[in-house]
Amino acid sequence: MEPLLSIEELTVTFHTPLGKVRAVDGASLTVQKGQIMGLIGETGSGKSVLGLSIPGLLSDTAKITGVIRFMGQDLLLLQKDGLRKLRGTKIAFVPQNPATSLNPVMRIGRQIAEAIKAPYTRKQKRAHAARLLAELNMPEPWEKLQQYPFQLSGGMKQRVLTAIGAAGQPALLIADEPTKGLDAIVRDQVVSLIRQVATQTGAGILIITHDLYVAKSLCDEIGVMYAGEIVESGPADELFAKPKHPYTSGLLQSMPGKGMIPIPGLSPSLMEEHHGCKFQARCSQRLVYCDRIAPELYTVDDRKVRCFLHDSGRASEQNVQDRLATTADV
Ligand SMILES: Nc1ncnc2c1ncn2[C@@H]1O[C@H](COP(=O)(O)OP(=O)(O)OP(=O)(O)O)[C@@H](O)[C@H]1O
Ligand code: NI
Repeated sequence: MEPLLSIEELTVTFHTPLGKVRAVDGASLTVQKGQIMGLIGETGSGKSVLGLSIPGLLSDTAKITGVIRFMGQDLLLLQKDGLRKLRGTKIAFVPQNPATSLNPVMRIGRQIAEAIKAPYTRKQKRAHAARLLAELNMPEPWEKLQQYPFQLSGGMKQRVLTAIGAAGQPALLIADEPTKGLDAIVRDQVVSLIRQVATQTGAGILIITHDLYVAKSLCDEIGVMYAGEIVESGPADELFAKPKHPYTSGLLQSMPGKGMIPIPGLSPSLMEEHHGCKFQARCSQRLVYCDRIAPELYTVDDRKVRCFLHDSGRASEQNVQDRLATTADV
């Protein structure tokens, strides 16, 4: 069956006064109907840019190449109004910043009701909006419908955004940090609403999160981003139990339950050309040629890993010599 969303070799480059910034670099991923995919990775790794590229929400300074195929359509070939139509119907994007994403002069109830496409009466839409807020653990949901964004806390606004995303029953829901700034109880409510959206409506869901607990408890599949690349992907339970890429291992060790040990060093510049693996400078398992040759994405069982440690042919000495020889003049 064709996936709901399939992204192939996506590259996003921003042209800035200081030079080109390659925020996403050859990323590929798929999301099936009813599946929840999580994107994790350090700050600046390109998660939001990847998410924003799908519904066409990047600024005009972004140059995008690759393929974004959604329900049989190549989104990069669609014109602006075609994308706008999709955003109002089949794709919902829950943005990262609740403070600037809600309309400050429109009541909460109306903002949620406008996203509901079912042929409900006004009264039914309000009831549905209140129910969504109640499911997100919002205190006094009916009263909240009457209020304006400035009357709500940051965490409440975050939940309103999630409610707006779920209200339209989209085929694809993309949520950027939907649990940011929420306490554990509210976070679990948001997680359970998102799961409900996937199981009840069959929507495919892409969640961008820093919260590895959310990624682990909510997602079916995980993509790990590093410096614009997806360095590892696969089923969430397997990836969390046995990370394959050294970067994934490092990232998981920074989880609160695992000692919170940060990975030493910094991410590489997105403005420079890279010949080798982008993680090699920070990698404790670096091989002699990792700074010169970029690893491909190797398939190991149902996982994909961009690391020579998972290249079945790497052990041969001849292979190493061949690799070094072909890059001698780089
Ligand atoms: N409009 C833009 N112009 C230039 N560079 C940009 C633009 N938008 C994003 N970037 C750069 O692209 C890179 C990736 O940013 P992105 O916001 O996708 O990271 P992220 O993984 O979502 O990080 P965080 O977890 O902090 O949200 C960053 O280096 C950022 O500075
Ligand atoms: Ni982001």
